[in-house]
Amino acid sequence: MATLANLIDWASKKGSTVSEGIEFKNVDNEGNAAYASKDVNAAEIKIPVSMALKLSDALEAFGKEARDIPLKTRNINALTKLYLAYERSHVETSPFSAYISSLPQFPEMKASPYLWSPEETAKLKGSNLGSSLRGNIANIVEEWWLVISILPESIEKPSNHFVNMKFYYEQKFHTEEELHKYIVGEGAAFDNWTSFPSYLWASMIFKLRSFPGYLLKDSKTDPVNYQQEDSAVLLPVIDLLNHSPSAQVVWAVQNDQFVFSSSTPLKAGDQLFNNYGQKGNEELLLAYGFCIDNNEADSVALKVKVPVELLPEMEKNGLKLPKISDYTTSVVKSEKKESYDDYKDGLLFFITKQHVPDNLVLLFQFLVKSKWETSLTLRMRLSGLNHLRQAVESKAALLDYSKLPADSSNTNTANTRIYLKLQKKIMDSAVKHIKRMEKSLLDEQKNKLLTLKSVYKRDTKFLRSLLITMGVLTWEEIVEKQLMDQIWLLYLIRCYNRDEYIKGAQDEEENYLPEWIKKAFIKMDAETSMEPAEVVQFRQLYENMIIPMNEAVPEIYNKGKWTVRELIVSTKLLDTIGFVRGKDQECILVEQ
Ligand SMILES: C[S@@+](CC[C@H](N)C(=O)[O-])C[C@H]1O[C@@H](n2cnc3c(N)ncnc32)[C@H](O)[C@@H]1O
Repeated sequence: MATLANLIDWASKKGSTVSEGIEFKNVDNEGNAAYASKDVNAAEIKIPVSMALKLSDALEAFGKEARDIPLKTRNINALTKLYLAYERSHVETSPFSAYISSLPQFPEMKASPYLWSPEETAKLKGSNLGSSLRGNIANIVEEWWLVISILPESIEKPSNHFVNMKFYYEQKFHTEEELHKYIVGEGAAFDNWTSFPSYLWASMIFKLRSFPGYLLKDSKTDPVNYQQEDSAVLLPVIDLLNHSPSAQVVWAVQNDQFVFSSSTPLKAGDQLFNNYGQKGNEELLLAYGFCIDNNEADSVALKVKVPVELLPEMEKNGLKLPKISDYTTSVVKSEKKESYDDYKDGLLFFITKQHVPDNLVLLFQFLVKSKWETSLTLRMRLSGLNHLRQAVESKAALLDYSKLPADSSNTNTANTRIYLKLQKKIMDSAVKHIKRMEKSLLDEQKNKLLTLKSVYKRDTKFLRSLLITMGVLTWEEIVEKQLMDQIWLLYLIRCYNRDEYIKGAQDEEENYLPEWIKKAFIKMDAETSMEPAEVVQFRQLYENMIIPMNEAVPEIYNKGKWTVRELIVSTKLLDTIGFVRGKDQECILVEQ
């Protein structure tokens, strides 16, 4: 009997029922799915809880010596996955024989990037999935290694058990090709149930088909406490349903039966869908091997590394640290409180087409805080936005799907294209969003900002001095010769010396030299202790820049103090009161 028919037959003998008018079919190139054979208003599929493959089955099969294993593993489902691999090794006599025979196998599960060839994974380059794939596999290796290392003696192992364990030490030195070849080849060997590829196969089945274990919490037949976070169960037959993000479905346990119900009305020929939840393309591709074009639930994950010692201060200033529970859809909320240590690999944020999280913006704004700034200042707000925009822009620039043909017959290539294209689109729209935020802040606060262009318009004496000494007159020349920073340094010292130029109302031009810059300069001067190494470092610049000016335009550069010290203070001040933006890397000063 064909595998699907065999499965349905086994399930119905076990007591599962399917609404009239719903049939399971295997359609060429599309796999198994359920369809309506007539108009159906609401559909139901019920399976007895005893039919589910779950931790209690693993505990029963492996015996009481295995009882503590789930608590010692890195993943609560490790033992259940190993049990699935074990049952597959003697599928003919397994209580789940019909089910396991119907499950996809290596190498035909190649839609998931775990089984892609190195040429195919190379196309993911620059994306989150591309950079995390090998790390994801390494995590599964560690999870596998731990669980097989603590298997009790009483469980009989396959003949290759110790060779399998040798793989653990060797895999770290494997090239992508070697690893791929080993996984795909060895994964098809059913009898070798403690091998890594067998465990990976079981892990992929769990990713592809499992349901949250807590759904069975009201069942009487199952003695295991499923409240535990992340525990998972396999529900034969129900897991044949494909995914639609708009399907209206309910999952429940009633009278020791798992009940799937859909309230989406179906016409004859329509497919009956499950709803796997709001999943982005990254998760869909890795777990299920497909992507949804224009997926409304898609997002881009942005991991920001922050020294953990800065986090308490940032939290005090209103930053809300992202919590795992903020972005998982688990019904059972974890009681576990995150500790700062949980963030040592970085803080994870999700941007969508419509939304850039406020806390991500705030984080970037705090990351640019200078020692003068005790709370969120205008400079931090602008500089942070600018840094965030650049971070998103450079991440987007890493993605290139232009060489992947839109009509590729290779579904993996086609899915890569859909994935990358939408990731880029989301990042492009986030950049636009951040630019709008920058623009409105700049417009709203423009009287607090000082650009070099505006200094140029007002301070013609200064402008002329630069023509004489540096040979630049226009803004374009300054940008081209990359003199912006040097000119700002001079200007800050000029502001510091402002009282030397202003002797009366007639010194109109110098009256524009902002008093707040002078005050900030004095404050920075008081806080600056010069290191001898710094003096040596700045000496050259001083001699090349200030000394010639001092002689050529004494009415500016020979009034007040123009020593190496002022040059050093000016440099520190520019970093503290300025921020850089735009493609010209224009430095703008923000009034403190
Ligand atoms: C839980 S299984 C469903 C049963 C599966 N169709 C089979 O043949 O065994 C999930 C798999 O079904 C396929 N699938 C589910 N929903 C899909 C969708 N909306 N578009 C494309 N493939 C889908 C993917 O191959 C996915 O890995």
